[in-house]
Amino acid sequence: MSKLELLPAVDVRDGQAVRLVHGESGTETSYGSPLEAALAWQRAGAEWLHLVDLDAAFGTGDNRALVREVTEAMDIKVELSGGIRDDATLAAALATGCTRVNLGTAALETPEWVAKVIAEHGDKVAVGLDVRGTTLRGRGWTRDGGDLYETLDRLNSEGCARYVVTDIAKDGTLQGPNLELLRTVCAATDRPVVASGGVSSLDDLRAIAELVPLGVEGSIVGKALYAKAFTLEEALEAVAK
Ligand SMILES: O=C(O)c1ccccc1NCC(=O)[C@H](O)[C@H](O)COP(=O)(O)O
Repeated sequence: MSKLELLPAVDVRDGQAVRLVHGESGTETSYGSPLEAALAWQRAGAEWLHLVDLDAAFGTGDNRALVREVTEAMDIKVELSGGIRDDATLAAALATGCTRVNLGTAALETPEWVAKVIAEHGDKVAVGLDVRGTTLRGRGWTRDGGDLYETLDRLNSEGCARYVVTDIAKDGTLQGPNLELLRTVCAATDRPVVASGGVSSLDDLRAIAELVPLGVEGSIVGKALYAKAFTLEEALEAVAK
């Protein structure tokens, strides 16, 4: 059985690394320089970085230059998310040299474009399925965007390579991941799933790792690392097989 990949998160708002609660604008706790945070996760042994431009996601500007600087400074793989919704933003994201991009809103609002991008870029594109209950949310998680399973069926048929699944109710809360949601999504797709939102402890990571045989490939970890619930070294050790 392969090990669970861990993707420490750096979410950027107004030039700062921040954590949000339920992804809501205005709930930011600041953790300083995004580059320093990213370099710290790399030094600690991360193989992936989950890098989010929250301003681009919310439509309050962007941190494009900073995101590019961070991505270029990394020797590790980078998953880039936030506000990638058209040819220009996709080209800018891919030009950073990131390993893959994560599309969210676009998968809900411009499905034809997303189908084209999936066909063109394959494994370099993941789709973020950010849900409250089974309702998808777009535009920085502020607007409803349809049913999770209908959208998943459509994306499966279009050849989407991977899904990043977030239970918004859990995100940034340290309340534990929604394991049932992950199981249900894995049952509805044969593509790898990256879990996101709510990790609070090493036991949470071990519980997500138990889902690897079902199709969970990785887990994003944000708040728990910043709150020092555990170190990244401890997390990597906990999921090493
Ligand atoms: O990813 C996005 O596009 C996004 C948009 C709006 C609000 C939040 C967004 N992402 C947040 C994350 O990806 C978190 O870093 C991740 O879910 C970690 O959650 P946690 O471990 O609970 O801090």
